[in-house]
Amino acid sequence: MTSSVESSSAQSNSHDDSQEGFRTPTNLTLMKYLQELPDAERPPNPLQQQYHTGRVPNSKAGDGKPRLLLMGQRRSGKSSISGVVFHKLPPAETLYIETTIRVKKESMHSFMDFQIWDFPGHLDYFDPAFDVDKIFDEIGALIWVIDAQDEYLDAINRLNATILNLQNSYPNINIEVFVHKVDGLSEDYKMDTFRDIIQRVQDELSDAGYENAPVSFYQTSIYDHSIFEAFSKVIQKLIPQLPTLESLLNSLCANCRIEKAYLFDVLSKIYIATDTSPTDIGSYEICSDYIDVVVDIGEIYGWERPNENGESESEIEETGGTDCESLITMERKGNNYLYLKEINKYLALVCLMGDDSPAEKKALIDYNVGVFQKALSQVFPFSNGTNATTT
Ligand SMILES: Nc1nc2c(ncn2[C@@H]2O[C@H](COP(=O)(O)OP(=O)(O)OP(=O)(O)O)[C@@H](O)[C@H]2O)c(=O)[nH]1
Repeated sequence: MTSSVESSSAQSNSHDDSQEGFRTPTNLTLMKYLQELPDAERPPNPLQQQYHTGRVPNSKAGDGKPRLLLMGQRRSGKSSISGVVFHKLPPAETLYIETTIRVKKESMHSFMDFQIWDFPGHLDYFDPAFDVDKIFDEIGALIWVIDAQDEYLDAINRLNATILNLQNSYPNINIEVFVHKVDGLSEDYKMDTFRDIIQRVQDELSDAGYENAPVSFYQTSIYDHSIFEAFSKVIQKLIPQLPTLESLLNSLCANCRIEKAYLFDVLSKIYIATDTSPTDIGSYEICSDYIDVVVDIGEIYGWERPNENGESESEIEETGGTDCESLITMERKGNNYLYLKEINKYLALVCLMGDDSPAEKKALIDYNVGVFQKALSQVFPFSNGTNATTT
């Protein structure tokens, strides 16, 4: 924005120069440079947006839809995770999920399009009958689910075999290990199991000559928010603009004295970015529960939103703003406040305000959130689907 303003004023100056006859070679070069400046900002062949791990992309097909593969032993909880996170399945109902027999592929259309592939536990992916390239091409992350309540040595062996098999052809795949079902374990046993699994995986991989494998570990359960937190971190690695989003949130927090700000995908309650101050699961839980409240109220009192380009003029007049907005101020224990604003049909900004009531400085917050929203639309290409649905 700024540079185009500068360049247009520079162009008018150069016009004045030519009228006054100061067409020296230096002036001509400068004029040419300034005239070409606006084009220089837009590459002639804009690259198709690619979501990848931030390292070398594995993409060959290049359809820009990263894949999340859910793998692991039978009954480790893969289908339950997918159901709870992406289909709002109540955790208790996962007891009735039947064993997966075929690979289940689902496309998620949200702030970014991606696919979830749920693999049956018994499948040997490296059997010659399977086209390995088809499975691991375009992969965003491989999520390996280990049942922490069960005997896990076999699971670790299979995980390591998979990592070693993939090492040559796909060395940049992010391997995310969910040490799952930790809800049933005591605090001590949970930590011991977690450490033991990390140690075994790392030792076996380095014994096999693979040092510094890109493996991350998370403790998860579908019965609390840990599965959403873990998924948030997995998804964040697929967003190349993450550092920009974080610094935008940082400056929003600094300008409005916000304690913690999350940018949520409303549908899945995955947060796609937060400011860089320390995160604790407690504040994530509050914000995510708050989204549930707003979504429920929105279902009763909501209205048809104007689209992203601000079209549908009558809607705008009716609601008095160009953005679809849902703004609630709520007091929680300890005199802290929460602020939520819908950024678009997929994303919502949720802020923990500390002790300052946002009602007293609403104008300041609204202004800064408006700036944030504009900056976000420039750095983050939102998908234009009509509905945030899963298929
Ligand atoms: N306690 C506890 N149980 C869970 C959790 N997640 C899943 N389960 C249970 O684990 C069982 C197996 O879950 P599934 O989702 O069917 O497992 P799967 O990995 O898809 O199994 P396959 O389809 O056979 O590969 C179900 O009874 C779930 O209720 C969890 O976080 N904690």
